[in-house]
Amino acid sequence: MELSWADGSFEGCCFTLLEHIRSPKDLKRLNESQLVDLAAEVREFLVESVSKTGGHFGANLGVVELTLALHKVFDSPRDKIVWDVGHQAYVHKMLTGRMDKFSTLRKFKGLAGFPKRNESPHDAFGVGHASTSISAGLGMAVARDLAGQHYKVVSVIGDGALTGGMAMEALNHAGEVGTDFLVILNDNEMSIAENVGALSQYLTRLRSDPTYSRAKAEIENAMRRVPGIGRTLTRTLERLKDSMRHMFVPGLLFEGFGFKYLGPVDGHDLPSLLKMLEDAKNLRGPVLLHMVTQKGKGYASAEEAPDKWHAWPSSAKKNSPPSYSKVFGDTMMELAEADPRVVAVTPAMVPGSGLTKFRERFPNRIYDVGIAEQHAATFCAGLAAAGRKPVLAIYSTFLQRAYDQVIHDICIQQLPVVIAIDRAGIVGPDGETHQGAFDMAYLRTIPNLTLMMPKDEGELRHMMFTALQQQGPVAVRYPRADGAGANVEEPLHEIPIGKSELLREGDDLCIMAVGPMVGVALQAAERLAQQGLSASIINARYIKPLDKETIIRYAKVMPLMTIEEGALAGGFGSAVAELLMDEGIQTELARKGFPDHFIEHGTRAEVLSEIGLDVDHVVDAATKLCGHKDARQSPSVRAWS
Ligand SMILES: Cc1ncc(C[n+]2csc(CCOP(=O)(O)OP(=O)(O)O)c2C)c(N)n1
Ligand SMILES: CC(=O)[C@@H](O)[C@H](O)COP(=O)(O)O
Ligand SMILES: [Mg+2]
Repeated sequence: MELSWADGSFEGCCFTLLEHIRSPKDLKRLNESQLVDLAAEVREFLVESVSKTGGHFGANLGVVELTLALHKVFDSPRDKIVWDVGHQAYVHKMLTGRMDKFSTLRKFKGLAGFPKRNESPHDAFGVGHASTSISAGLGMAVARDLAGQHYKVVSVIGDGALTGGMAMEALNHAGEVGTDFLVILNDNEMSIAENVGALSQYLTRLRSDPTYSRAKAEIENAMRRVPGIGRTLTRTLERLKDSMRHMFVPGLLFEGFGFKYLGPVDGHDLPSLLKMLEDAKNLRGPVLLHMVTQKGKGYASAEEAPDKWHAWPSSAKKNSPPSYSKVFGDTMMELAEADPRVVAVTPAMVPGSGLTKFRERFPNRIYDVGIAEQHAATFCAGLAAAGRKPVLAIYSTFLQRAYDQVIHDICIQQLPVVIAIDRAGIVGPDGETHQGAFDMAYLRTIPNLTLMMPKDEGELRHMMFTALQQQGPVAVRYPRADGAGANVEEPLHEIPIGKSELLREGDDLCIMAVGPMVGVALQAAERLAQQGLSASIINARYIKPLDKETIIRYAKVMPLMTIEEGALAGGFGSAVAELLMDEGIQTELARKGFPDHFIEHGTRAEVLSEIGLDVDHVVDAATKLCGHKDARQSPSVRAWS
């Protein structure tokens, strides 16, 4: 029987073992050699499937053997398997009864790209952000002990995710708690790009010098056998050993955290993995199994260039970043040419942030700090305090990790840090854990911070220039999207702080739009004009400070609508509503933005439509708003999401 999707079959693929795997129980019936064969079928399925749907790729190929071994040795969902980041959990999903849904991977209303508790009992913990697995796993292990239960808990964390401070906090706590808990470190020397930092170098030494401890034992034994002086020599060796110990003894760092260190083991050698996991399963206390794998294993292009195959390259753009990110990167180079104080800082997202060319051009003025957003923010504060002009390039969703650092280290001290917030708004297939939903709400409340969003890539250039002219902290947010483009020849100029931009005159209503919603508003205005309604369209530009004078002027004479790609609660529309209330201005206000629920995956267009941020919904809301004016209804503030 050929394995096939609802909407098509896999031409010529033969999954004689895989097609019979509907749950881990089916896997447990297979012997070692069948599991090795199954690994080949899983890899073939991944290539066939992800090449069609897109999604994360290299990391999944790297954990095929591990995932098979985990579901062979442990008993999910009774035993808990917790994935870090979760981009490498496709094999786990395949083995836990979701293979026939893979044609819907990361599609609207389809299979999520990350583990989700409400998708399967085998998904012990939802994830998408890095460095959470050890904390979550430890929590489950402690809960188990408190309940007098005895299931196993396994957290799988990559070497990239291990650079996240949260992971260190959890290791520290686990070592103190001392409960039975297995952490598997999947070390492939890669984050999205090559892994960075001293920890990565330490792991490299562990990988390359596992024999140190055996050599030390042999030397000691040989020394002891030397008549007369052997004992003195051994004592000397002991002293020498302790001074060297901190360099080479495998796993000393982890043993320092109270973990038994096992490894490094070959993460693609299924038989030895099975044995190692069986051993580890029966050890008491915290255990760390250091596994060495190859990101992209089994697919030549991905093995050769694992950074380019972190996700399946989208055919249209062949790995180039979205247009706003590209323009950001190009503008950064322009700004760095003009001002030697400008430096770029990114938490492990060089390619995604559009900084690859910047790194080639200015290798000494860019810092990839690893998956360490909190450190990145305060590192920027330190750079600014000492006279540099740091630009923190960070995704909206990951900036959430550094909220206190933005307040405590950057804004209270009014340090001139530019926070370039990429992926602000709907990101699409990455779904709930990655939507850039909250930054306007959580940044708007911080004193001393300026917050702006361009209507297109051209305005982004000028906003970056404007931001770097300021003496205090400025955040510029922009979407994972291709906008109207940029005239890169236009000389950079400052945009007056707190000033919006009138794009279209009309006297029936005023739509104040933020970022790409300006384009939606302009299209809606064309449609409204055909209905005899004339709308003023304003490019808000600034979420903070508000253009109070303009808002008040329009609110006094016509109904207002605000549109933003961000949470309604606390966003730009809320700021406008607060202003009108504070000024005692009675008018109709309709606010459009993200509703009060997490927004699942799909394409940007599908999701924006689903939440009412497309032209049709804006036209409907505007018509309703104007209708209210004719009906002489009492002025009020309404929110239509
Ligand atoms: C807090 C946070 N920052 C950044 C990211 C983006 N990100 C996703 S995967 C990844 C690299 C993860 O490396 P590793 O844990 O070694 O997994 P591998 O892909 O090598 O298997 C990064 C930086 C994220 N998911 N979460
Ligand atoms: C898993 C993860 O967090 C990253 O791989 C993220 O999916 C990258 O997002 P972009 O594709 O928007 O760069
Ligand atoms: Mg890695």
